[in-house]
Amino acid sequence: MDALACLMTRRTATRLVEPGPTSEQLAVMLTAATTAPDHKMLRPWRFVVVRGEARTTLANAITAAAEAVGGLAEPVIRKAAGKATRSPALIAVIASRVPGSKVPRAEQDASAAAAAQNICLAAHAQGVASAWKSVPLPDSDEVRAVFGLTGGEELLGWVELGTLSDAVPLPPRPRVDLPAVTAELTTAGVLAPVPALAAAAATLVTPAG
Ligand SMILES: Cc1cc2nc3c(=O)[nH]c(=O)nc-3n(C[C@H](O)[C@H](O)[C@H](O)COP(=O)(O)O)c2cc1C
Repeated sequence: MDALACLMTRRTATRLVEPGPTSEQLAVMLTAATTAPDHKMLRPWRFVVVRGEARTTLANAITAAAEAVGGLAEPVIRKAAGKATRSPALIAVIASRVPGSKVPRAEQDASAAAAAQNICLAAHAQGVASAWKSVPLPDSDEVRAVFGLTGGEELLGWVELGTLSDAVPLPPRPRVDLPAVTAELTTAGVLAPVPALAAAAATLVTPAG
């Protein structure tokens, strides 16, 4: 798959089933993550792979976190914990800010987000389906501890990985109104339409439901 095809055809998986990614495929994803643009090369990110039985360890941490909240109904707790085991594997993406750096926190977090996208794209390039999802109870002591988070670190989500189930079709991706979100600055200082957008948009693959 060439790079543009990879970008244009990546979709977020609806349901992920076995087989999960191999160790070699995971290693490629993690390596690709570290090529994210990174102001002053701070490496303001960390990644934690969770798969196999370790998913139950993660689910137990989420359960403990949800119970500690107090007053949550049992099905709510079970649903939150079940997110840890709904895919064969996942990679947690941690914004690991460098304190005292002149690089603003938003830029450091942007690098971590770019790393997460690289994981999704490197998965897709290898035929692995992915879904970037929020982490349940990300600020709880229990969930922070299971990922080894320290003071200035924060979970930006996790990327679930596996094989796309054909049981749940991908929804069509709503079209983006490209002229509404793009412009080109002219010499006269006017924001004008970007040329050739329609032709580029036609290369977007939007699977019909
Ligand atoms: C930080 C982050 C967290 C997300 N969390 C969730 C989530 O918890 N549940 C969900 O359904 N989609 C979540 N999404 C959105 C999906 O990953 C996906 O981008 C969206 O459904 C659009 O699908 P597409 O990637 O196929 O265009 C999240 C996206 C980001 C960037």
